[in-house]
Order: sequence, then structure tokens, then C-alpha cells
Amino acid sequence: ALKMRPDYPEARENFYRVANWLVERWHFFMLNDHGRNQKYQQAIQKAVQKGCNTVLDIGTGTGILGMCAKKAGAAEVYACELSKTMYELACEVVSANGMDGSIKILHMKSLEMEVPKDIPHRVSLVVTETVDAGLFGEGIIESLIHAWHHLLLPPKRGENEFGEQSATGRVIPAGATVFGMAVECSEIRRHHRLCVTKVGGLSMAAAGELHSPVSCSSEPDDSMEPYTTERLSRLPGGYKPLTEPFTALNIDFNNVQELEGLSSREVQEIRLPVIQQGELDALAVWFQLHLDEENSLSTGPQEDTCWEQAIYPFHSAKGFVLKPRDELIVEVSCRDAYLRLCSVAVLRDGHKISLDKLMDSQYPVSNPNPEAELCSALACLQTDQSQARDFCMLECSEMALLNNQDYHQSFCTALAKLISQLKVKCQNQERGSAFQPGPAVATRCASPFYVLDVSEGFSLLSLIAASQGHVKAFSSVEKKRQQEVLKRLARSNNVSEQHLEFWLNNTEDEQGMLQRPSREKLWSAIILDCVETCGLIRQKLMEKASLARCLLEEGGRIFPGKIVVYGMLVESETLLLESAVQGQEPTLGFNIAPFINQFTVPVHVFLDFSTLECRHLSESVELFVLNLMDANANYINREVKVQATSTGRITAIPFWYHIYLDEEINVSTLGQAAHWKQAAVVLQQPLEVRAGEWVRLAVKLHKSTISILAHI
Ligand SMILES: CCc1ccncc1CNCCCCSC[C@H]1O[C@@H](n2ccc3c(N)ncnc32)[C@H](O)[C@@H]1O
Repeated sequence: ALKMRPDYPEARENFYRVANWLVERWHFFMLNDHGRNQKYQQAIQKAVQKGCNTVLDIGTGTGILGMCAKKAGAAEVYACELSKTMYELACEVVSANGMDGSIKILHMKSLEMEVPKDIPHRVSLVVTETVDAGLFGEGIIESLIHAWHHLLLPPKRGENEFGEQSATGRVIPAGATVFGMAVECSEIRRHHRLCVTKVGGLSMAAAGELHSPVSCSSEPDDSMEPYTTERLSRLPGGYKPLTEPFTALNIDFNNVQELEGLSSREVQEIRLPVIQQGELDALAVWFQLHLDEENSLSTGPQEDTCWEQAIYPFHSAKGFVLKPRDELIVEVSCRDAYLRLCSVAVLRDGHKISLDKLMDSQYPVSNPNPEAELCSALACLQTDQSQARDFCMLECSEMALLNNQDYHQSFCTALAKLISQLKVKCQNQERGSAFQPGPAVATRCASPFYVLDVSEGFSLLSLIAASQGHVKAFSSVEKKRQQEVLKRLARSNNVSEQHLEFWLNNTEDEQGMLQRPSREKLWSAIILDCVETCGLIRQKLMEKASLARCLLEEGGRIFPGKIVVYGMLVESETLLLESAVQGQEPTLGFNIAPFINQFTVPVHVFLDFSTLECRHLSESVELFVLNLMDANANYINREVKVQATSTGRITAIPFWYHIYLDEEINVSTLGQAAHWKQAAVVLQQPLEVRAGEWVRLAVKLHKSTISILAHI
């Protein structure tokens, strides 16, 4: 579609969403990582010089490692790539670099490859970087076991009977060392655990066990993942190491017996001395990839690499404060091909405090008296596991939203204001109609006010509305367990069952949600979600708002009433490196950039603007306003002038929102407690600007897609 009509907005917006999906963002900063590319190149050159002259590149991506092997003089180079988009891209790149005749690229998974069907004979070198932040997440172990059995010459085993070095196989990287460390980190905590006891005026005590979908200890069900990933060096509020880094695992990729033994290796227990007091929030894991004896790559938090670390969050209702002299006991295992770490206990003054039983108890954490601690630890051992089972899963963003107290408090205040205004109005009406002289009787409005909450995902707002009194609230929460949590919270906060209902009628499309509560009733308030966690405006927001307006009674309101979008001119090398390959130099002189950069998208999402390395080149400026309470085109096209406050090169315009619940009360999506990330328009061409100069921004919004062009 874009090829036919490049300016067709729907196609453009869809392409950006598709491009984000088709080509992972890490391709850009990986290819820009000259150090990484050079180390792989050196390792490959050495191997080829030592006689490896038939090479297979597993997971070739853009083809860069295969081209290194060819350039190093390998006689035969093969490459395989399971992603169709990357396979086609690799073919273009290899032919653009004049190697299409000499590198055979296969669109397949290495596990399907066979000799002689796919490659004529076994190779002497496999090169691959099919690793994720948790090392094994791209299946490198399984790929290498298969490669050693079917695709590689046998490993080095000394002189053969004629005394000469027989052709042997080997792998680059040669192996990896995995490190771990316990950390205190509030940013991780608020995404994985309930950290508040009250929110929006509601007590959360009765919520039961709430879990993010990241856990090692549960049985392998597909809704759980063993770890999540974070760039520790970029997390707001930083992190505090609670133990020294420890070696969790060493693995030799040239030893197929070791690779095969990995998954059956017994669980390893590691004891870690605590080095400073702090709340145990997670185990952070990274690794060194040993390309060969000399070269290695590290994904550690202390390096200035672009890689993320694997994060194993600590789940417990109350958290646990580690003290110096404690010993944290961690279990390391490799169940079903994933590296799994779990904090299982703490050794304190000779007592062993079990942590995994902490999960489901309201166990007070820091009671000073160890005996009592031990007794209650033993006591909760008796806890029947059924209690643990009635936990409810929340997405990380839903957990962070739940922990966002000022968001909920703002809603509570704004809803209370609206309800009291409506009460006054209806009393005036009643008094107006049956006017009798004499003391104004405080007439109670007969029927309750109806409030509908169509927020995405888990939301407490319906319950907060119902707790104002005289409100019948409808929640669009769909998952059974989440409805149970809301019902438990309603009961424990004295909200009667009939004041909270679940609005599940014809939800085949979002619009379907928006209906009258009943034939003769209209809504007093409808609560919409307007900003996605990634930082973009929700699709179809304006359509939903115009529909919702028709369903409001006189004086009724949509929440939020309006959103004001702010932006700022910044110079950020980091954002550039994550958005497009910067020329040929980083990619070892190979011509790769024009091909992979076809998948550059102009808006970068899930950004943490508060910790982004960048130089601010202007103050924040209002880009545009979306008023949900009055019909306006869902098309914004305006010019904004902004003065540069320092000289530099504008490479991006991060933007965020002030969400107005009413004329005064607003919530910012940029802030420590915010559960939202930010987005940024990355300029196609960086714009040089001098301090004091005015920059004109052409801001367009069409169907929730923001575009900004900058001119001097
Ligand atoms: C310091 C390295 C580092 C550290 C931490 N985080 C990230 C990195 C960087 N590595 C990222 C690569 C990650 C993606 S893997 C690269 C490409 O290979 C493909 N694939 C994967 C397996 C596979 C297979 N068996 N057969 C054929 N193709 C295969 C994928 O489709 C992808 O295009």
C-alpha cells in the first residue's frame, strides 16, 4: 500500500506498527555497536586463518557475520535465517555487497537443516549470536546440540592416526559465563508487586495475592515467562546491589556433552553474602559471551553496552529486607531450556527463613524478634496452598498502574466533585419542580448516578466511583480473577454488590462497549483510557469519545475531559542509535544501513524520557490539545514555534501528556509514579540549531498517529 500511495495515512500508520513488529528494534543498536561487530570479525578472521574454511552462520539476520567469514577468505559460507523478512533482507544485503554468488542463504531454522540436503557437507565453523538477555531465550543450546550432531565436523580431538590435524568443527562464540546479583530497585518492584496498602481511598488488604506474569517457580504455563528484561543502567531511581556479582553458570559451546547435560543438571544452590541493607526486589542476570580465547562481549549493567539484563523479580506480598551478614540462598537451574534463578531463603543468625513460603502470607517483614519470625515462618508453612492458588495475574503495566497513587487519588477527587455537582443539580431540579416555601428539605436524588469505566485491562476506577456513594458503577474488567479481586475489594470497602456490576455486553469491538445503561437511563460519567502504556494516543480515541458523549445525561462528563500534549527538542545520540543504522562505518564497511533502515519508524515508543541520555535544546512546549468533551476533527494540523535554548543537533522530539480529568485536576504521563512510558518523534534528518533560533514544528495528528516535521 505504501509503495502505491506513500502518503496514505492508514497504510503509513499500519506500516509503522508492522515494521516495529517485523524487525526487532535491537537490530539497529546491535548493528551500530561497532565494538561488537569488530570483535566478531576478529574472532571469525582468526578461525578462518586457522583453517576453518567452511562456515555456517546460524541466525544471520542482516547477513553481517556471514559476510565477515567470506571477507576473511572462507571457501564456502552458508547462512540460515528463520524470519522471512530478515531472510529477504539478508539476500538484498549480500547481493548489494557483491557476495550473492558466494554466500548461500537459506530461509529456514537451523534445526531443519541436513547434510547433504541443505549444505553439501559438514562445516568446520558455526558462527551465531542467537542469544537474548537471558542467554538461552533464542534457543542457542538446542541449535548448537543439533549443529554438533548434524552440521558440524567433530570437535577437536588431537592428532589423528596420520599425526596430522584432522578437520575439526568449532563454534563462535566458544562459550559464555553467566553472572547474577541481588538488587533493590523500586522501579522493578512497582511493576511486579503491589506496593501500596491504600489507593484511591480504597484499602487493598483484601486484594489477595497479585502477581506479574514473570515467575520462575510456577509450573511452566505459557502465560508465565521466567524473566523479564530491563536496562538497569537506565532505570529511574537506579538500583542498589545487595550482593556482589556471582557466577551463576559457565557453559562451553564446543562441548556437546555439556550442552546436552545442561537441562538435566541438578539444581545448583548458591549462598550470597548480603553486602548492604535493602529490600530484595529482584535477581539481575547478564553474561559474557566468549567469542574465542581473546575476545568476549559483555551484557553487564556496569558496561556501557546497549544490552538489557534479564530480571527475575522477587514476588512476595510484603517484600523482605535483607541485612548485612544475611546470606541469600539462590537456586540456579535450566528447566525447559530457560535459565531460571530463584531466591529461596535467607540465612540469618543461623536461622533459615524460607522465602517462597512468604509468597502467600501477610507475614510482617521486619519484626525484630527472630524466634517470632521463625515461629511465624513455621506457622505459614502450614498455610494450605489453596490460598496461594487464588492469586490474580496482572500485566506489569497494570501492576504499575495500581501502584500509581496520585493517578487514582486524582480520579477519586474528580469523581467526587462531579457526583456532588450532580447531586446539587438534581436537588435543585426536584426543589424547582415541587417548589414549596419553607425550609429547603434535603431531598435525596431518587436513583443513583450511573458511571461506566471502559478502561483497558484491570482498573479500580469503577470501584472508586462506586465508593463515592449514590453511584451505580459498571466495570469493563473481563477476566474472572480480576472481577473476583474487585468484588473482594468492594466488600472490604463497604461498597454493596449491587453498586458494582460488570459491563460485558457485546464487547466484540470497543465501540460495542459504549451503550446506554438501560433504555431510560444515560450515564453520568464514562471513563475512557486515552494513552497507551507505550506513550501513544490510543487508537480510535476520538471516535469513542464522540460516541460516549451521546450517551451522557445532562451535565454528565467523560473522563478525561481533555489531554494536552507537550514536547521538547532534544539531541540524543542514543535515540538515533536505536532508530537507524548510522552509515557504513559501524557495520565494518559493509553496505547494510539502507536496507535495514527501510524498517525505521519515525516514532520511538516505550521510552523512559526521565533517564534518556540527551541534551534538552528547548523548554517543553504545548504541541496540541485534544478536547474529548467537544466534537473536533480527529485531525490536528498546526504549526508550533519553539525557541532553541542551546546550540545543538535536534535528533528527536519526545512527547508526553497532561490528562485533564476536569478543568483543574490533571495527571501527567511523565513522572516517577507514572505507569506510562513516553514516545518520541525521531527526525529523519537531524536539524542543526543555534541557541535563540526559532524552530517551526509542523504537528499533525491523524487517527492517533502523531507526526512532526521541524524547520528553522
Ligand atoms: C551480545 C548479544 C546480545 C545480548 C543480549 N541481547 C541481545 C543480544 C544481541 N543478539 C540479538 C539477536 C537475537 C535474535 S537471534 C538473531 C536472528 O537469528 C534468527 N534465529 C534465531 C534462532 C535461529 C535458528 N535456530 N535458525 C535460524 N535463525 C534463527 C532470529 O530470527 C534473528 O533474526
